Amino acid sequence: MLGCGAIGSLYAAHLARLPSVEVWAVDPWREHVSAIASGGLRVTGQADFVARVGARTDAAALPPCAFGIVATKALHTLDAVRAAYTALDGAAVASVQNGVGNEEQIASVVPRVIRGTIVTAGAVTEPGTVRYDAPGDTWLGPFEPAPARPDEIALLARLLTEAGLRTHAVPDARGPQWTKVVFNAATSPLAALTGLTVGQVCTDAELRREVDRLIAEARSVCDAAGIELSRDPAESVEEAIREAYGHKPSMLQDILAGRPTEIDVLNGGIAAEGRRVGVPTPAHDTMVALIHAKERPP
Ligand SMILES: NC(=O)C1=CN([C@@H]2O[C@H](COP(=O)(O)OP(=O)(O)OC[C@H]3O[C@@H](n4cnc5c(N)ncnc54)[C@H](OP(=O)(O)O)[C@@H]3O)[C@@H](O)[C@H]2O)C=CC1
Ligand SMILES: CC(C)(CO)C(=O)C(=O)O
Repeated sequence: MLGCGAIGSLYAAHLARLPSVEVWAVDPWREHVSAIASGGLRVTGQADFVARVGARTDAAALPPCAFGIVATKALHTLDAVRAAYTALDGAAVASVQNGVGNEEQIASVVPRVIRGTIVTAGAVTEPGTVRYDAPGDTWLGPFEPAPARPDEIALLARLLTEAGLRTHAVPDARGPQWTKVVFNAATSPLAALTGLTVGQVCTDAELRREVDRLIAEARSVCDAAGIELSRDPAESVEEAIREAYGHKPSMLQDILAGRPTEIDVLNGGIAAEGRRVGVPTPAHDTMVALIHAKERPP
């Protein structure tokens, strides 16, 4: 597991419960890694258990692995995979990150890549502990230019499902990925700007108009680009209200922690695709500008 923050911790802890799977995680946060090494990785919230995970701050200390799962923020994808190259030499490597472009970066280092999308939500609450905010499906499929083998994708999907994280192996994972990108781009910046949870953003009448405007604009881009969404993003909004009302989106977690956000691979990714196909994206451009301003220290 490359990156053992909210999502890396949730996926590492679940997988480590399987007797047939040995899980190693790498993360630069020393206190978190020490807490995992000494007391295990604790999951609270939607589940309650402690898992044994091998944790390291140095990727060079990882043993050779059959799979890699990248769960850093997009900004750190390339560094994380490069540093773990020796361990991942023979591995199929999956991204479970938000946004576009992570798989391309992974494929610049390793030959077999899995395009992954997750709806699971969580947050690290203290070193060694992750709060599981909302369950959600995971989709895994080949990254077309440098695909992992179908049997590898099926095995990882089966292991995650057995571990309690329902996962679908699909022949084409672009639809689920873009559906999630549209949903994130329509909700996460509004949460990051207002400090509201995803459920609060989606149920506030004025903000919901902005959510709908961002979805409509993104859909125009997808239509022009020939990107087929796997479902109506409005359904994702309803699901988030039901399943993840109190969750602070990872973009809000970044703003609260003073970290850069993934705005450039979410709204910025939609805007870039819009430019490519000649569809203007003023609402997404505004979100990019506002979040960049918010990222800058006052
Ligand atoms: N949180 C959530 O509920 C959800 C998140 N996602 C997506 O999942 C991905 C991970 O998000 P999340 O878990 O929230 O992020 P976090 O910030 O909680 O965790 C990312 C971790 O990666 C670490 N890291 C940074 N650089 C490296 C590196 N070179 N090697 C290894 N680890 C590194 C970070 O350390 P440091 O902080 O020191 O940089 C941090 O601990 C993102 O793409 C996000 O959008 C998707 C669905 C839901
Ligand atoms: C869980 C979810 C969908 C919430 O917006 C997310 O992707 C995030 O936190 O970044």
